[in-house]
Amino acid sequence: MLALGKLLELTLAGHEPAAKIQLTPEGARLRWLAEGALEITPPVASDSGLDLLLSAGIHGNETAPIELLDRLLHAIARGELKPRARMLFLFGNPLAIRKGERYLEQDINRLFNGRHELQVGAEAMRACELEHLAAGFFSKPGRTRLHYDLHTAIRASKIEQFALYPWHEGRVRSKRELARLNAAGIDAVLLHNKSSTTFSAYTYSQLEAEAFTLELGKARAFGQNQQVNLDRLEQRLHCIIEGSEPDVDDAGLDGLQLFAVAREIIKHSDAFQLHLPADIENFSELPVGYLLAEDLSDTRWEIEEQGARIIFPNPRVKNGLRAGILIVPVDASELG
Ligand SMILES: O=C(O)CCC(=O)N[C@@H](CCC(=O)O)C(=O)O
Ligand SMILES: [Zn+2]
Repeated sequence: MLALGKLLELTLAGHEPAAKIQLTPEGARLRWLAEGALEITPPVASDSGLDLLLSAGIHGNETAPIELLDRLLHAIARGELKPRARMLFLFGNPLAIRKGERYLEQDINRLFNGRHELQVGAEAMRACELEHLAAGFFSKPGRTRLHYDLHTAIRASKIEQFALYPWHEGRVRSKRELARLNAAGIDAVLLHNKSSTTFSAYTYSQLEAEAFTLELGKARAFGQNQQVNLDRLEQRLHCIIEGSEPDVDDAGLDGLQLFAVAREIIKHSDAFQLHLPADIENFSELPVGYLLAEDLSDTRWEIEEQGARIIFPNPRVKNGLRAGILIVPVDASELG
């Protein structure tokens, strides 16, 4: 196997490879760009015209997606998977991955879309570097741009595998991309309704990629991801990479559940209290009238929306950050 296929090993060890460029026997070029960053260029004659960015480890303890990218890279470096797409593999937060932590000082997924410029520290610098790597990768005109930022969630979920679709003024949601996700085993998509500071929001709004955060199960340590079944996503990625994907069309949305953000719950102070059981699952329904949270100055978050559900409830985030999202079901007409 080509040594650059061992990007995860290099990243875990903090090693810079001596040889930065290697070729597979079929002529695909692997190029190490920076820590945790590898570009793959297919031979010109077989290039499908797709630029595919796959990132994982933006949160360092979310290891199942890191293992998935590692398997894909090994397959490419062994010549078993023959890329026809240009690709960029990124392991987002190497420092946190090495420690098995979500982040060290700052959550990188709150530092994109330029927010890193207002911060100091290693994670702000890494967010800046990731933006540059993604911008360089998606700079070629006339190509199709797709970014999947792969995550796992802190808690269990009533819907195990779901996607979050960023928002940008004037952009129309792609039904074809939703059908593709459906075919990849994603059961639900949450439509954001404002800009944000996540990696997928950056590539969607600034780099004109189709971009999604994918939540693929519950976060566990390396080697303990047997319960996270990534088979359908992995098969679909093989097809996308090899340019052999069965047709997906707008009609393929059957069974895909859609939700929209109703409200983001922001923690303003140390007095913030979230009134939910510690083991509540993502997508749990909350009845109208339920007192969800309280904060300073008599701030009360009471459920007003019919069919509201909670995702990512987390009272331990830093003040000023999102401590949960209230979502409501919507139908496909909301896609525009
Ligand atoms: O499980 C949790 O509480 C958080 C899971 C997580 O990291 N989710 C992403 C979602 C990003 C998005 O909104 O696209 C995050 O919060 O960064
Ligand atoms: Zn995450």
